[in-house]
Amino acid sequence: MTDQKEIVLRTDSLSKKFGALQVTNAVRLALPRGCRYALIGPNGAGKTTLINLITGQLKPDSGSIFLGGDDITGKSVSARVRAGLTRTFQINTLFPDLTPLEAVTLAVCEREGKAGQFWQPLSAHGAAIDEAFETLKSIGLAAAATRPTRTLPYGQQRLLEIALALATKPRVLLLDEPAAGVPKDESAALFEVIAALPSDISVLFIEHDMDIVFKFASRIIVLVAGGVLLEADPEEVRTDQRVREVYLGKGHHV
Ligand SMILES: Nc1ncnc2c1ncn2[C@@H]1O[C@H](COP(=O)(O)OP(=O)(O)OP(=O)(O)O)[C@@H](O)[C@H]1O
Repeated sequence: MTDQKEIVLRTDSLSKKFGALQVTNAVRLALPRGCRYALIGPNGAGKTTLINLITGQLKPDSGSIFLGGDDITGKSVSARVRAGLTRTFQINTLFPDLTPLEAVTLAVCEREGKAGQFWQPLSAHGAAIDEAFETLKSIGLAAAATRPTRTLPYGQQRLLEIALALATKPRVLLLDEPAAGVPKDESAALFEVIAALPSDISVLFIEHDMDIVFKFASRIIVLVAGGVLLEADPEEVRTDQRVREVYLGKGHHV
């Protein structure tokens, strides 16, 4: 059904080489508003590279990226974030001594161009603090809001990464293995949170655990050797012979 919706992010013939290695090969994808898409593929298929091209961390050799109707191919990472395209921050960029409430408040202030005014009395940041708390609450982190981040269980630290990304008010959220390092029995809970994010946010996530992918993705993009092998509904991906061959003998179960 989501496919009837407005396309928020689109790439057209996106290509990238590292030396002689074609890591992204004419990738064309379209994310509808509110989607929950998974990007899967064997190790080295080019999944992270594709995310890095979309966010602007890497420059494509050719092709284009559109956010809404705007061509953002030449835009900086920060300009893309301001336009509503963001990814989760890696764990080592969290501030271990800040509380989630302080960190998300800072992110809200940053979005509003007020991060340099933190010397002002707390009362001057009331709206930012309220928004930060509401964001934490919405993803189940209210009880952890005032504890130092370094004392939080790993699963909650990964949720904080999502809260920090939400503070940028994304239209598109790219999640590169959001449950990496989280015990298997906790990763489903983390994906429940991702599934329940506001319905106008489009989500593309990379995930290796096929049980999680089939449970939470509305549609799956299969990347092989830098190119899209198949984009389809979970059931079609599960039964596709080519996908089975790609994963066969690699320890994955599709
Ligand atoms: N900066 C780089 N310079 C040269 N080669 C690179 C660079 N980054 C990635 N590669 C190579 O590009 C290919 C794709 O890497 P990428 O990390 O995008 O794959 P992936 O699908 O995300 O893999 P994984 O599932 O293992 O994380 C790999 O062969 C990798 O070794």
